[in-house]
Amino acid sequence: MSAIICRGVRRNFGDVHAVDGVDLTIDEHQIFGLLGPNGSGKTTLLNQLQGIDRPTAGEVSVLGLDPIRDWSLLAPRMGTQLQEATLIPRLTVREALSTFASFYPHARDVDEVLGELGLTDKATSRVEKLSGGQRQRVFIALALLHDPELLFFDELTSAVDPRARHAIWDILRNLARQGRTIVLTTHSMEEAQALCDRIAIIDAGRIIAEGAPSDLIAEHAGGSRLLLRADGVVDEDALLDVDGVSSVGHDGDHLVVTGTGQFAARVMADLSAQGAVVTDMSMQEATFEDVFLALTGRTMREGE
Ligand SMILES: Nc1ncnc2c1ncn2[C@@H]1O[C@H](COP(=O)(O)OP(=O)(O)OP(=O)(O)O)[C@@H](O)[C@H]1O
Repeated sequence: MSAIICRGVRRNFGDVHAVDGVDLTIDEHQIFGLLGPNGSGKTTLLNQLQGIDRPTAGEVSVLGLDPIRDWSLLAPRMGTQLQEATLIPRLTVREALSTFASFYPHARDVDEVLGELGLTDKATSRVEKLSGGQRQRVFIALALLHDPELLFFDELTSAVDPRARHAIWDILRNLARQGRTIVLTTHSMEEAQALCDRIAIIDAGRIIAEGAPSDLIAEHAGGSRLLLRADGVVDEDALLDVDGVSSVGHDGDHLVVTGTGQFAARVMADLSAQGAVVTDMSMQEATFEDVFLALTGRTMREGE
């Protein structure tokens, strides 16, 4: 069943089309990622789904309800990531959770939630003393206190180190296995690829691709990527016509060509025919980075 349906959702801020006509269906019991560069509209769209902000146009249905009109019915069923400022630094972790638990008529047992998040040994630590990863786990714990079926997280792991990030991924996978639906924003390709069941790639307020990560890679990025540097003028449009090539773009000072089969040898031959001298080359398996490159002609880091 669908947890979320968006039809023609738009959100304008003056002349800025932050969300520019989004149609989207998110099924239950999965981890769904909104992936896109800074400023692409992820947070604005997430705010429409949570009933925090009203769309300029279009319709949003969450668990069959309207997130603004039916907010009082939806709030007990949705878990939202609180802002950093809502945590009082001098409270202990258990005190912070108990405080928020007291707002709910049927809150879960705080120690049970602490255990689920691997925070039992931090229960008496002050929030201000926690590491970035532990703090994010407290935010997940706070969102779980009323046992919601749908969870929203905005850039949950962007400021934590890789180990803590992997621990958080395990927690989110576990929450999805319990039958919860998780919608998150990220600008990490790695996170999208490793964690999400399905992804919508957002660019300039529009969804430019949607699907399972492996399907998106197969569909848009082919099998491999060829990275190279070349002296001389390269006719990139001509490379796009080479048999097996799916995209041509740039990553820093490298030219990146993705494709399938024996495309690399043919690209090298084409470059040679163009008179370009290849000074450096390597081959890699295609990643999500290549999906974005294939769809937009640029890397997600460009312009950030
Ligand atoms: N309240 C607002 N008033 C005016 N413009 C806004 C407002 N909120 C967002 N925007 C603009 O809308 C666009 C999308 O912003 P949004 O924060 O949704 O992007 P994002 O993909 O979440 O970016 P980031 O990854 O940096 O958080 C940006 O151009 C932003 O400047």
